Amino acid sequence: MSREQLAVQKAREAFLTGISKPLEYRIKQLKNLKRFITERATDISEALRKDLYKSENATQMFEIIGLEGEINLAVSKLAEWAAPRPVNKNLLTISDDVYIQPEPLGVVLVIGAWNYPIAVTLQPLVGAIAAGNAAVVKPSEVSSHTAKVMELLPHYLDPEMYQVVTGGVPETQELLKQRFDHIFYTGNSTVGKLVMEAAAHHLTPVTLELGGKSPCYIDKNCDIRIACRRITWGKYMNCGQTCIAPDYILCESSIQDQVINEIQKCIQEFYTNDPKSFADYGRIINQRHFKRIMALIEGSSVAIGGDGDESECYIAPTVLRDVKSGSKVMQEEIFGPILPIITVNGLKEAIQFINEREKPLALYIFSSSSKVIKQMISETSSGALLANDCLVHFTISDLPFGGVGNSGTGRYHGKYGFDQLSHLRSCLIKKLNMEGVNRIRYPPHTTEKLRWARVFLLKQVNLARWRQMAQVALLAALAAFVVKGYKGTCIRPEPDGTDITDWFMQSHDVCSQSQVIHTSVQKGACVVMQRYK
Ligand SMILES: NC(=O)c1ccc[n+]([C@@H]2O[C@H](COP(=O)([O-])OP(=O)(O)OC[C@H]3O[C@@H](n4cnc5c(N)ncnc54)[C@H](O)[C@@H]3O)[C@@H](O)[C@H]2O)c1
Ligand SMILES: CCCCCCCCCC=O
Repeated sequence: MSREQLAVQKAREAFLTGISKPLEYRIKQLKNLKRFITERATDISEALRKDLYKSENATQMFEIIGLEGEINLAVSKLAEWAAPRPVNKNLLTISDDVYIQPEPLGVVLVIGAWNYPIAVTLQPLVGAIAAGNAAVVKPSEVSSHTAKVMELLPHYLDPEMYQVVTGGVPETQELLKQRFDHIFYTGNSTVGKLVMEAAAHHLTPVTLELGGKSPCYIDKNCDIRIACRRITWGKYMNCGQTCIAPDYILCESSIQDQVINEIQKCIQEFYTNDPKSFADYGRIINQRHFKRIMALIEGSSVAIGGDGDESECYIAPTVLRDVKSGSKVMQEEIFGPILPIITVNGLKEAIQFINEREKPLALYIFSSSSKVIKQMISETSSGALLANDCLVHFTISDLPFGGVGNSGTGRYHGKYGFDQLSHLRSCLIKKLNMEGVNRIRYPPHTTEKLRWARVFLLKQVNLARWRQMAQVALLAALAAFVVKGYKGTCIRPEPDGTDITDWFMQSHDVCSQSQVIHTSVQKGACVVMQRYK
């Protein structure tokens, strides 16, 4: 039996014991994961410095804080996320318990990427643990020092339930032959397709957190200085090796020079005149990627930077001007510190340019006009859209993080991660009495039964609204009691109401000669008070 097979087998056996069903167990594991990042902070920082030349503070800021926040959130919200979720019912099921019960899937394979190797490997694990799954974690071999630190995880987590398998492509391929209950992959789209293919063999569901070219449109009606500060930060952070980094700029030719000047100023301000010697400017992960990125510059005209040093995997912050859509740099995700500018004739052409390409992971627009922003939102599609900033949506746990089309499938962060790695089981618990109600669905299917079926099945019962109406009626009754001159209250439906409340109320006599003195917010419910004659 291979190491990979053994790891999956162990994880499955541990899962089948049911040990992860109690929430206390999951919370303990989540807290242990937090202990791992706290106690191993120095090892993690050191590894990331070696892998990507990340400074200790940058590691904390862009890898650890987010992960810590996700752990804290899962610990505090787990009871709520894992609880049964009642749903609206129809009349046929009015007396039944109808709810969604999240349940663990089983064994989840988490395949991480190298660019934020802690965040993109351990954040999915937070969702897997919270949802009660066992997991096999496969860190990227490309960030080899960080992968080594990940091998320490079983000293913190339950070593049977959570397995770490290190290795490269052969090891990942061997893992992919095994049967999992979910595969959560982060990396490029080409390998994403291989993962999906392997998963299809076992009908295993997948989450694919992929990448692609994230466009950035700068409207001429905007504060270009501010826009360029935010874009410079988003582009050159981690030396451009960020899945949601702005890949290229679209703007009108009339503002191109100003954009270049402002970016130039920001590069100097953020990274000094000598980014190569500056502690907070990163390095390309390896020489293969160094050569790939440098080759992308060929054929385009360099406005800023353009130089590199292979021995150090250093590439200067670079801007390319008047880039043609057919140029080399526009044929693949750059994933490095090269920022091409493509000129377009306004918003309409920018939208067309974006829509002619794969749906991006992120789409950025800088504009002072809410009309322009709204048009970009309504006429394009992407995993996320940010107006007037870059990257920060990654920090909001209440936003689903993920791509669409070529940039990925599925989503995570916060409750989305929990749901993504849970099975949302539909439950309906009926009692064995009230058999008479069921007659309408049993043969023979008469016209009379069909008429009743329309009522019983098509009318939605919104219990929350019924409760709200009862409260309003109670308050009104209280008011009628206190305010002299009124003799009573009743609830009256609006004539155009369409739901069951209206249907129900229409069979009741409404107060005659009444005066409406209060209308509840919800359609179909208005409280009527009658005046003394
Ligand atoms: N959407 C996101 O959250 C996110 C985050 C980070 C990176 N990314 C994307 O990831 C890409 C960069 O990462 P990468 O793909 O270079 O990372 P990578 O080379 O580390 O590959 C990712 C994982 O796939 C495995 N792998 C590689 N080749 C394989 C093969 N032939 N068969 C099976 N497994 C294989 C690796 O072992 C690794 O664990 C970029 O496109 C980036 O945009 C996306
Ligand atoms: C404060 C902004 C944090 C941004 C972190 C970006 C992580 C991206 C992961 C994909 O590469």
